[in-house]
Amino acid sequence: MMNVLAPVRRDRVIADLPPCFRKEAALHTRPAFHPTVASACQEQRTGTVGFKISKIIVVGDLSVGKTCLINRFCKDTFDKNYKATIGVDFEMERFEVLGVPFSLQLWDTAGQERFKCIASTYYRGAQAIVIVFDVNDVASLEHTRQWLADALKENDPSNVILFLVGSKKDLSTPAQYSLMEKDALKVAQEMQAEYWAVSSLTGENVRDFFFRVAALTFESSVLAELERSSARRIGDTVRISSNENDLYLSAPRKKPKCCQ
Ligand SMILES: Nc1nc2c(ncn2[C@@H]2O[C@H](COP(=O)(O)OP(=O)(O)OP(=O)(O)O)[C@@H](O)[C@H]2O)c(=O)[nH]1
Ligand SMILES: [Mg+2]
Repeated sequence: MMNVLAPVRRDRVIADLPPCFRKEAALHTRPAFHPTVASACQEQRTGTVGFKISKIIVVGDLSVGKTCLINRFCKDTFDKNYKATIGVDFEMERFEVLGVPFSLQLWDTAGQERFKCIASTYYRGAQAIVIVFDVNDVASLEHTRQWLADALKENDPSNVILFLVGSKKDLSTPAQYSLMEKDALKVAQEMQAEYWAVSSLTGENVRDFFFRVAALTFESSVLAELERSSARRIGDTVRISSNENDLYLSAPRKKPKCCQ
């Protein structure tokens, strides 16, 4: 059982905004947390954010490495034998972001077709969608569009943040990898997703990726909370937006081309 009162592990404390992986496909490229968010945290005006659990769903083809990715981060383990996820599984991770407790519920879903209808009933209410493909398998990249479309059917596209994650980076040569990355960046841009490449075998980028997920989910939760509380105060909706390169947090998401 997770003890919600115990202090957060020291290696789950986020004091600065972790950087993106590729500037060409990032949710935003600001070097620090949104100033409105930073001051709200400093003044302890984050409302219910510190008590909430954010749901993150992880989807993608069978055997691309979704379970291994979550296990590398949450348990620091790696299993080379494939055991299909049946339906869904989840892990909890507690963070502290800018001094505020913040929990992620990571939902590991099944990629196998026959378990898909069970898994999809758990898609609803996600704050972030992580779509995984294998960097050595171009078909799995092509299928990410369908995974996104299915996940968005159960969620409000304007309220969810997206990550496209290439897995098993250890199995590709630098030349193969960079060839594939060109395509992956295009797909990520089209989806308005942030792109990452990881290896659960070596651990490369795994922690950095989840820290980025936690930080960006937190940032958008605080912005949403501030918007709600100011709407309550003045009886109208106030949009908190930034004029910087902030494609995803302020602009309402258009339905991506790939899921029409
Ligand atoms: N070399 C290497 N193998 C990996 C990596 N990640 C996963 N694998 C292997 O790929 C296989 C599938 O991994 P899983 O994590 O079970 O895949 P999954 O996406 O959860 O599959 P489903 O649950 O069926 O949807 C296993 O044999 C893993 O050991 C990685 O980063 N590098
Ligand atoms: Mg699995």
